[in-house]
Amino acid sequence: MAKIPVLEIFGPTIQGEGMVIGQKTMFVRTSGCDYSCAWCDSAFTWDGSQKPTLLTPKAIIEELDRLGLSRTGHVTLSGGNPLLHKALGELVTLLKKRDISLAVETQATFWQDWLLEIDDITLSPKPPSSGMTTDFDKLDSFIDKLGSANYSLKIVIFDEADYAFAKQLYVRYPNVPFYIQPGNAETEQSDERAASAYLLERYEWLIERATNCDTMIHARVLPQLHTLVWGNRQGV
Ligand SMILES: C[S@@+](CC[C@H](N)C(=O)[O-])C[C@H]1O[C@@H](n2cnc3c(N)ncnc32)[C@H](O)[C@@H]1O
Ligand SMILES: Nc1nc2[nH]cc(C(=O)O)c2c(=O)[nH]1
Ligand code: SF4
Ligand SMILES: [Mg+2]
Repeated sequence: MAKIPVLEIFGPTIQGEGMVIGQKTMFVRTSGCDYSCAWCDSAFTWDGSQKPTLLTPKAIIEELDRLGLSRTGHVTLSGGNPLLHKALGELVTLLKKRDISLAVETQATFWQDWLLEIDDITLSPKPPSSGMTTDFDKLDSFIDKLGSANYSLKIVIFDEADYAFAKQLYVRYPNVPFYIQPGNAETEQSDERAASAYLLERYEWLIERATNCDTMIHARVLPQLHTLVWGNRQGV
């Protein structure tokens, strides 16, 4: 079995963002990213500060079982960019055989065929504040390939330029469920209460902005729920 560079495996917790927010889930976070967003809250997956462990899909499942997979029945694959890893396909197949449902978080820059086995796919193209540039042609073909899969768009918003980027996507993909979430510019804040007070303020700002918007009519405005509860803690 091919090995996968894994940065962390954790849970049971709740999915804190997007289309299945509140769902009980386990997380498998792979290492490595083709992006380097200025504000990445998981930069430890790609900046060399934490070292991955190479694990077979079987070893990943053993760890998920030990932590309490049976209490969630759901696994979220995140990173880094989990789509960099072809070998995750074997993990997906094994988990599906056990009737475990799966979600993926990705910026939608790389394709793997195993994506079509995933139950909930979150695509998160990056706004200008990230310093990354979205290739819209590439994104179009990525979305084309998803066909009838269950996917949504989730855009992080820090400022007006990001808001304009989100509107552009909303208009380009009118039939895709659309989520916006406030950006966290204070990922180094270690005081959990201070972090959640700040994040609530950012959430209120985004609600205010979105409710005064006549373009993104059906967009859903969500916070990162886990950060409201646990601040910037890793592994939750
Ligand atoms: C750490 S990323 C990993 C998956 C993938 N690389 C991606 O960006 O979609 C998971 C989610 O966290 C979001 N995110 C990362 N840093 C954030 C921040 N500082 N504030 C709000 N959301 C953030 C990303 O946009 C993405 O939706
Ligand atoms: N609870 C929880 N929900 C999340 N949703 C997306 C996350 C991610 O980092 O991909 C994440 C995370 O790290 N924790
Ligand atoms: S794409 Fe995702 S993991 Fe990669 S740097 Fe950006 S937010 Fe972080
Ligand atoms: Mg996260």
